[in-house]
Amino acid sequence: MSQPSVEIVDLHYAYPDGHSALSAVHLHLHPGEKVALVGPNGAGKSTLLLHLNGILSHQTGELRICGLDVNAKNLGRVRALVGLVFQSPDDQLFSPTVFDDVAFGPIYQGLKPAQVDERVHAALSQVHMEEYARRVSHHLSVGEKKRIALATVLAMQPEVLALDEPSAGLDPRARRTLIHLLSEMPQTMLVATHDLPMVRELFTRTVVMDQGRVVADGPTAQILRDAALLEAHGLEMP
Ligand SMILES: Nc1ncnc2c1ncn2[C@@H]1O[C@H](COP(=O)(O)OP(=O)(O)OP(=O)(O)O)[C@@H](O)[C@H]1O
Repeated sequence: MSQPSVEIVDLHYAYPDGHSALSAVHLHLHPGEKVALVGPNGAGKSTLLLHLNGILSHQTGELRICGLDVNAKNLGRVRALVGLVFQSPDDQLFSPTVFDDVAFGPIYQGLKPAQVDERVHAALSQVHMEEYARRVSHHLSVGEKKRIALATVLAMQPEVLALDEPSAGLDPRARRTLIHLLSEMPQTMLVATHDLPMVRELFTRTVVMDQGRVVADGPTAQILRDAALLEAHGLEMP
């Protein structure tokens, strides 16, 4: 079998105040796999995603992206491999215009201006926002900002997408557009979400977390059918 895109072995993490947020997390994602990460508030989903590109560093355990250890030495290469989209797009957009926000990563990667242009246009077209290039990022609506935030990471051409609640706050049409967009993307994906209908539609595999641990990992259809499991971990289908 090919090398996993994401390989997490016995990962533990406590925040600086001592709060333990991840305990003995094991997770392997194969290339191209789309996996949903669900669980109640405070389960540790965002904390886990923040580890994938080294924003947070695990205290014990192993974490590899495409075979590369996530550590200080490899941080630049890891960040080129993993596109992390934060829960709040305001944490991702900080440039005067949409173009500048999406160009930031490719410029940082050292690409020439013509290549940067190409990357920006390709990423904006992927999220159907080509005509927004000259708009002011912080004037956009939440749904528009979320699509631009996704474009900022797509412009880096990552192997792995780590998305934190991508459908939260979107109107029905924007949510549907997003689901379609994600279904078309070839990248390996780990997506934290409370949107179980989206999970059912988009992901063949679902991981359930609670209190910093993975409590279930299996085919989505099986997990969403398990009423006792859903009830025990504060999950419910609308
Ligand atoms: N900076 C921090 N310092 C201390 N504890 C933190 C910090 N950030 C998060 N936590 C705690 O870590 C635990 C996991 O939080 P995390 O944000 O990863 O959960 P989550 O599953 O993403 O929740 P949600 O569904 O509400 O987004 C929670 O108990 C939270 O209070």
